[in-house]
Amino acid sequence: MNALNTVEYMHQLGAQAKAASALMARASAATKNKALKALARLLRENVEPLQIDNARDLERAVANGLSEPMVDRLRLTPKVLETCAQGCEQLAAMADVIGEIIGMKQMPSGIRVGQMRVPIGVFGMIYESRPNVTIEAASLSIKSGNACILRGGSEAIDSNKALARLVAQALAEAGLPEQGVQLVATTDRDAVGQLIAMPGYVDVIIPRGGKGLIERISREAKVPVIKHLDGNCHTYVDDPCDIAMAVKVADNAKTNKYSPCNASEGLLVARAVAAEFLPLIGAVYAAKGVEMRCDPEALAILQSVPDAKLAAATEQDWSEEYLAPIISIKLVDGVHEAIAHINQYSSHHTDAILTRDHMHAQQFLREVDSASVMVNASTRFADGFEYGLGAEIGISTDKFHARGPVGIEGLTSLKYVVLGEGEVRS
Ligand SMILES: NC(=O)C1=CN([C@@H]2O[C@H](COP(=O)(O)OP(=O)(O)OC[C@H]3O[C@@H](n4cnc5c(N)ncnc54)[C@H](OP(=O)(O)O)[C@@H]3O)[C@@H](O)[C@H]2O)C=CC1
Ligand SMILES: N[C@@H](CCC(=O)OP(=O)(O)O)C(=O)O
Repeated sequence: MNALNTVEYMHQLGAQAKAASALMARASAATKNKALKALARLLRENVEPLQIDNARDLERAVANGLSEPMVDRLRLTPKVLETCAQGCEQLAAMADVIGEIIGMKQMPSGIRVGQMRVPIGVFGMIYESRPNVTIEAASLSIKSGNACILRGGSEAIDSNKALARLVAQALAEAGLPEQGVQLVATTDRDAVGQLIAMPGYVDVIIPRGGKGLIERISREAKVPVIKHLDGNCHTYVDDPCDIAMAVKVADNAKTNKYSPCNASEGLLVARAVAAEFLPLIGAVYAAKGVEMRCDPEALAILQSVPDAKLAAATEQDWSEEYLAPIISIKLVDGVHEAIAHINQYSSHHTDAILTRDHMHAQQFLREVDSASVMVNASTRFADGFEYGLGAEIGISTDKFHARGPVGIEGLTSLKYVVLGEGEVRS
């Protein structure tokens, strides 16, 4: 930031991003792919130095008492870096959608009307302390011909600065402006306040985080926002269902990883299958140290499970996103009550039904008001890479422009193109 104050610094980033966005937008597919391949190579060449920078973040995080799932998401292991590199290569291998024209139709007047896919321009993104997101956002920004300003979580500042240097190097190698992807190199939250209030420079803000972040964005943003918010996701075990499959999926949905927004925080169980299903999943959760916050009926059934960590659920539990080895459990009459509970308490991110009943599955898909609704699958699948998008900016919990995992198309818009041969309107 040198001698600039936060306002001046953010305006400088904004002006640079705006200037870079014009060059990013007209870059050829080959140039953008060259930058992505260079970034993949640089990530592989810099595994050790990146881990040294990451170690500083990790030391601070542990000293500050960050929980294990949060420390885990901060870690840049060789495997995480390799996944990032592969992600860049996969994006490079994908077709370039920028400039494609769709739906061209001949009108009675003689003009032809279609739509061209174009970059949004400049997006600002605020996200959690997960440094691999810096690479996912940067690579998607490059491929989609946008410029971006990235503000990662403060715990990841050293890792993000190191990654941003590699992104700048990759852009320069490809002949693209280094300011095409910029990191906010301060943890001062005033910078966030500025980023969300620069309509002259920033076209859209993508906040990826919890309730505190969104409250501020909703209050202060002066540019359009695509919200990527918390995940109070549910798994509903229906009657009838394949009990063995339900145990496997409900286990994965909760315990595969605790920190992601797509982990299930609530387990709803049809009363008719509870006596059979709950002791089985209860034993799995007990073995993994997952605390179960239960309604009275579920609590009564689970008392028999050895070593189960049980507690009575409060009203607050139904709305809670734990991001931890805790799950709320409630019995319901059936699919109607499950849907009503989910629509009342879910954060409209991702919810799943485990069922053998086709009609129940269809009803769930139609009536649950969430960005992803799933049948017989783990909520952990709500992810851009898993959905075939190559990478993801995050999971939009908004209904406009982009909903669910956001990839390249979510960072573009369609403008009308009209082709004529001198026609005039009568
Ligand atoms: N829908 C999605 O795609 C995703 C959603 N999430 C959600 O993110 C949350 C977990 O991450 P967590 O780190 O706890 O999220 P936070 O909301 O605490 O932090 C996310 C980012 O927002 C910043 N931030 C938070 N509050 C403010 C504020 N008032 N003013 C300015 N900046 C702010 C943080 O900065 P600082 O570092 O300074 O705190 C950080 O950069 C969960 O709710 C999870 O579901 C996570 C990943 C994906
Ligand atoms: N789509 C991502 C979700 C990432 C996510 O939620 O991250 P975080 O909240 O930082 O653990 C995945 O499943 O990997």
